[in-house]
Amino acid sequence: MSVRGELLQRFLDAASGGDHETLSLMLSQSRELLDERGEQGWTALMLTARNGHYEAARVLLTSGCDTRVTNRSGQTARDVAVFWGHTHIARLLTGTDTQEPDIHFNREILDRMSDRRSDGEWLASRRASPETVFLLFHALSPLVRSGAEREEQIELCKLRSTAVQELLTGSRTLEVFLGVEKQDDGQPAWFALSTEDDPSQLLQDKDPGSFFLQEAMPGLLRLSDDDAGVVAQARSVLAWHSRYRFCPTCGSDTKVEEAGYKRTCLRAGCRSLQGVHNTCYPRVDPVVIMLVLHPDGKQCMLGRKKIFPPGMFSCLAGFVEPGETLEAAVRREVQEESGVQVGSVQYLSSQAWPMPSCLMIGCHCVAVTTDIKVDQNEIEEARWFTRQQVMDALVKDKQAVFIMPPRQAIAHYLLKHWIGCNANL
Ligand SMILES: NC(=O)c1ccc[n+]([C@@H]2O[C@H](COP(=O)([O-])OP(=O)(O)OC[C@H]3O[C@@H](n4cnc5c(N)ncnc54)[C@H](O)[C@@H]3O)[C@@H](O)[C@H]2O)c1
Ligand SMILES: [Mg+2]
Ligand SMILES: [Mg+2]
Ligand SMILES: [Mg+2]
Ligand SMILES: [Zn+2]
Repeated sequence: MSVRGELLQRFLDAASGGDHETLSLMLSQSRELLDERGEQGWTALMLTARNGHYEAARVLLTSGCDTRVTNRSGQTARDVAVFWGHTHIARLLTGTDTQEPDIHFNREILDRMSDRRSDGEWLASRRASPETVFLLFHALSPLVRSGAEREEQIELCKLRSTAVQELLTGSRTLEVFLGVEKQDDGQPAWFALSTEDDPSQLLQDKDPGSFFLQEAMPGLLRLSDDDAGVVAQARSVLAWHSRYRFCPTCGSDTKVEEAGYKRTCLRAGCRSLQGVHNTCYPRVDPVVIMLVLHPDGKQCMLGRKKIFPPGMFSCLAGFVEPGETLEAAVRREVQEESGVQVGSVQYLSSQAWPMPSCLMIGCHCVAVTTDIKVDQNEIEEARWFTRQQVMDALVKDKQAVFIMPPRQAIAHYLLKHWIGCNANL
């Protein structure tokens, strides 16, 4: 074995054994060991996760190791920690105290403070504060600029009150209070402002280099996880305003209340003014999205819509209908789209999907029949894929027979979770 190979082996052994002092010492001399893989394709972090060594994992993390690296089975160190039941390490690797996966659009950096929505005085003081952040939207698109860290990334333009003065007083601006920052002691408030005015005029001096994002998909997938979470909230509420301008009960004009979270009918005597009416509040559409597992446990079914990029297959999905449980919606949609009958259904995780305002409810379910007959109106093709084929697609192997949905979609997580559930470690 080469000297370098021996050094790496000593480093990986220290990780396996939880020897955090040796890890620190070796890193201070050769930092490049940090994300290196051994012969089995595992990094030091994965080994600490496998064996539950918290302190050793923390040393690697604080040294800046990359938590996204995957082994040959497409598993990150966090997946390994979850599989072996080391939840304290899984939490450390997620960087949060919650156990939910950190999926795009789901991160909440703001405390929504719904109790302040009707406190006009407090809102006015926040609006005037120099710390307050304003996000600008036009036709549901946020004002963004190219990201500082990576070229494909974009970031939200966070404007200050001086930059939006004329918009704040303008009658063509809609304002939504989003919340206050959780992490910052000063708790700066954030507002979304939607303007109907021509963006080219607005952009001239606001923020050089900024632009309104052209297309929500795939544009919004280029935001950082922090920004994406804020946009999920703001865009869904603004989309509701743009679609529900008039009272759904009687068609009269409405006024905006509760800092952008309510629209109240202006016609005295309207039925919507008595009792609680859900038409007055922002709407959310529940959608079930499911990975259908073969009865043999070794394959899963994926389908493709005509609009998907060539080669991409993803989980089946569909809107929950009125008067239906999630389990019934999963069984009905799978039956409609693929002709396959489903038995047990297990809920896993959800994702906000602000196009315009869906809540994706992610499930695994087990098929009881296997013959596929697709609904050609919605699905072009559906197939059973083996675990190995999913792993190849996940690590973008040359032999991969299909392309995974993007990592920002919950479909990607549902597939990854299935791979993580197997004992092939
Ligand atoms: N995040 C992800 O990974 C992911 C993956 C797949 C789909 N999605 C989202 O889920 C949504 C629903 O999936 P689908 O299109 O397969 O659903 P679907 O299978 O129920 O079929 C869509 C059709 O259902 C009808 N429909 C019923 N209720 C509706 C409602 N409330 N709003 C709009 N149309 C309704 C419409 O005719 C529509 O064309 C998609 O629009 C997409 O935005 C997200
Ligand atoms: Mg569907
Ligand atoms: Mg359908
Ligand atoms: Mg449907
Ligand atoms: Zn009305």
